[in-house]
Amino acid sequence: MGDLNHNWSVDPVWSANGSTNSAKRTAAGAADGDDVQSHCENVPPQRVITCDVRPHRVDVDTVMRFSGLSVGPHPDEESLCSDSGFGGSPASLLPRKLSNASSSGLSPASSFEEYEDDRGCPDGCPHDAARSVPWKKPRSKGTTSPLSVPPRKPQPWVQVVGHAGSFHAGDNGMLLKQHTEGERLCLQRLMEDSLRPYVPGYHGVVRRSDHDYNMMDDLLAHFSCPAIMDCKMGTRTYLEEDLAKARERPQPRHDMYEKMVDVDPGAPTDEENAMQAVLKTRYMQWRETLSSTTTMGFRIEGIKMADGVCNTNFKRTKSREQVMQALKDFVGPNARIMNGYLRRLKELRLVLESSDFFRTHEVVGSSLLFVHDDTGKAGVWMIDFGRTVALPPPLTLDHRTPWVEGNREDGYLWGLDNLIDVLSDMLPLT
Ligand SMILES: Nc1ncnc2c1ncn2[C@@H]1O[C@H](COP(=O)(O)OP(=O)(O)OP(=O)(O)O)[C@@H](O)[C@H]1O
Ligand SMILES: O=P(O)(O)O[C@@H]1[C@H](O)[C@H](O)[C@@H](OP(=O)(O)O)[C@H](OP(=O)(O)O)[C@H]1O
Repeated sequence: MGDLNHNWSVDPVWSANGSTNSAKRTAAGAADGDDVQSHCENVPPQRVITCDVRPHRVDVDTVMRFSGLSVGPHPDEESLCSDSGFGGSPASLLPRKLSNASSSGLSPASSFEEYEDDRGCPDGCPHDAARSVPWKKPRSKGTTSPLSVPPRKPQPWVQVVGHAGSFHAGDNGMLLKQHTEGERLCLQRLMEDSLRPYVPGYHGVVRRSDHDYNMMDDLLAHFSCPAIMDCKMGTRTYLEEDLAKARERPQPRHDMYEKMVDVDPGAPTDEENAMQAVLKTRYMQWRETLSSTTTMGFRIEGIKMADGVCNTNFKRTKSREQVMQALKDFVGPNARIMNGYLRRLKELRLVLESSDFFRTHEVVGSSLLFVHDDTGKAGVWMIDFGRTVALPPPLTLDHRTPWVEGNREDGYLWGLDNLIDVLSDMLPLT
């Protein structure tokens, strides 16, 4: 079962069950709904590799018996937000973008459309978020008359941004993310750190269909029709080692060139235009300066509203005013939620400032996941440690000092200071 250590930033404070960078990502892990039973039955017994948090190996039946985890697709497993940003040609985005996930032809995704049509929407909560248009309304779910909807099912898990196909929703509030060893190490260490209440509970590695996954708490599990926002933290979104690799063995990427041109045809240099490719580090730096990453130390990556409307079109959301507007749209007029977020972020900042893990790791590409619902519950957690690496002792970071190559600083806390500042400014507006 999940970690029960989450502290919530709302009144009343309550607890709830509380993440891999895949080497290669495939399509989104949207799953077939009504097929799940038979699919699950077809899943052969699988090995579960646990980390030190649960230092033993068990087979999948054991896991299911004791934790209730289903290692088959979750009936409501979905990945719904799309990159509706300044595009990127569908072809260039195929390996990554959720917008393409449902058309990528992988089996869970391909049955997704059928499932959508069959599924009743619990609580009338629309989960079929827009896939290709900013702030697009979800497709019609048909009537929600109690007489016509099938029995309630658990609400589906929703992936706002990130690599398509990295996740599978599990039962009992669990989420499986494609395993990378770096993220496993971080999550494992975080379970022993003061930051534990601010990250998803981690439950080790689980093997499914020949792939390993890091098993963690689904942070949405205890919300009803949640609104979700992913904010990528820090002033730098690539590792120093990526820079070194790019110098040693440059690997210009056509897909990133295409994504760049889609947003700004004038952005590539003559040389890049000639190659029709850009280096990843160059692309990442360009993304940083286009958005608020460089100027504020964080950027909004995606938002899914409670009504299912989804927006990942924030590549050019840069100025304080633009950021504020997006945050205002996300939080709405509810001061309680805004207060809840602010309180939680301030608590997090205090804990970060004294965390051993944080002091000794370069935290790059990590996000804060904001979740609230109309009951007033609001929570923020750190997610995505796929690009978080331990520093060579005795090096430590303060996460506020500006980055110069070699100092490994990531600007995470500076970004959090700015985020708190912006939200504080907005408080009187709500
Ligand atoms: N523990 C969790 N509970 C609920 N939702 C989660 C959790 N972890 C991730 N998500 C969802 O999945 C999305 C992507 O997560 P994450 O950043 O870990 O993936 P990624 O593929 O590594 O992303 P990136 O492209 O930044 O490397 C988040 O925006 C969020 O919507
Ligand atoms: O948001 P965009 O503009 O689509 O760009 C992606 C984003 O910056 C991701 O963070 C990055 O994954 P990592 O953080 O894991 O490096 C990915 O690299 P990738 O294509 O090499 O996966 C980029 O394509």
